[in-house]
Amino acid sequence: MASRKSGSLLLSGAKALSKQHGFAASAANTRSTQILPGFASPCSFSRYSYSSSAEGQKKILGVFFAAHEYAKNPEFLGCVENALGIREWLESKGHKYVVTSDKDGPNSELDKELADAHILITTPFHPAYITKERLAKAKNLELLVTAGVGSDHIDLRAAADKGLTVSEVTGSNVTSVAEDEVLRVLTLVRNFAPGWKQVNEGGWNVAAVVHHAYDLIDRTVGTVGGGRIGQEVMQRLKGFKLKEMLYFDRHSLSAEREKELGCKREEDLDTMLAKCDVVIVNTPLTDQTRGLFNKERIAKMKKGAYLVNNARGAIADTMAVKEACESGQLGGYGGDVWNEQPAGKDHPWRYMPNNAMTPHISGTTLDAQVTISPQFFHLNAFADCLRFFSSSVLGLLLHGWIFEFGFGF
Ligand SMILES: NC(=O)c1ccc[n+]([C@@H]2O[C@H](COP(=O)([O-])OP(=O)(O)OC[C@H]3O[C@@H](n4cnc5c(N)ncnc54)[C@H](O)[C@@H]3O)[C@@H](O)[C@H]2O)c1
Repeated sequence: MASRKSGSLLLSGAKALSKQHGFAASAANTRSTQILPGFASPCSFSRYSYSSSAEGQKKILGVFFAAHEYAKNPEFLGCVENALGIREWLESKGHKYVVTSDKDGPNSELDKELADAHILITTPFHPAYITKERLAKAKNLELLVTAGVGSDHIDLRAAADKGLTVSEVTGSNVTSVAEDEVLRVLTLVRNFAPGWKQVNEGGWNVAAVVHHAYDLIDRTVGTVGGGRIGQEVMQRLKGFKLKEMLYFDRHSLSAEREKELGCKREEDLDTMLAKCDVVIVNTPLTDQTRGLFNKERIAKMKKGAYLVNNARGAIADTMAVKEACESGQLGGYGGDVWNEQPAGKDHPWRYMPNNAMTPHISGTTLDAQVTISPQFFHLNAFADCLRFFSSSVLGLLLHGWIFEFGFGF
């Protein structure tokens, strides 16, 4: 299928594109979030340069998974073979672009190439764990770009301590993730997976499916995190005529936005959980959210409620989720993110009852691969973004804050 977004949006100018999609820079400490409203013009100071008037060649290292035979599809940008679709552009600017899928172990290509790379591009789908030790060996590193949303695979504190900029393509694949969350909610509530498995295995047993199948209408759904994905999913669930659509977030949405989405904010997480038939997790993985869904918190949920987590696996405690699925405290658990990726063959979430688990796929559809790629931006606008970040954010990052930027080109 032709990509919905690639054609017209790639041809559009940066001004139009950046209204929806911008780069966000992250640093380690999550105690506060500062939203800096639109920077109309990039800062003139330039420490790094990527435009045609480049100050020098940069070495850019990309880490993506290998797609092998599937890479034949030219729309499949997010793999090592197609290198995010930015090779031609980077090389035309005189930069050296090296890509690898080999990221683990002491002698990985990543370790070898990182030693003199200036920019590192990674994705959450094939997470290259950028530790303090790795950063210490990366003598030339200036910028780490996450092609996607969620940079928890990077030691953000260590990056901030080194004065490095970490940026991500905020808002890029949020629609893809929200659509997938609706899919997972329905998969669990309708008990779809066992029926699908039955027919694939030649079976036919209606009772074995419907004894645990419900409708979503008149149920209460809550999202933990009412940011970009949280709002996209609430917008989509509105059509299901829910009893209540709730959200828990540090920030309130405006009254107009709440009305538009048909949602209500809960001040207290546990109070919300006790009301929900379905809970969806849509927060980043931070010190505050790691292990948030542990045994005690899951016990505060309605018995038999469903939990969907496409945010990050480590937000839920692995064994607590497994045991809750086995005991029936959870009606089911679904998601595409795991506390370790790839998940080990013996990971309990692969085999626990009533799971709707997959590999990390929700944010990397072919459509999403266009939006997470810097190619999505007008090329020179991307260059400006990089130059802008490398200059103006750096000092602020040292304070250990998280920044989100809406670019107003
Ligand atoms: N599975 C995938 O393919 C995929 C793709 C994209 C994003 N994600 C994950 O989804 C997360 C959310 O993405 P987004 O674009 O909606 O981000 P976002 O920044 O727009 O929204 C996150 C929301 O969580 C809230 N939040 C953060 N910490 C909180 C806390 N401790 N308590 C309450 N609220 C808190 C923030 O205030 C914000 O509103 C990402 O950080 C990433 O981990 C997964």
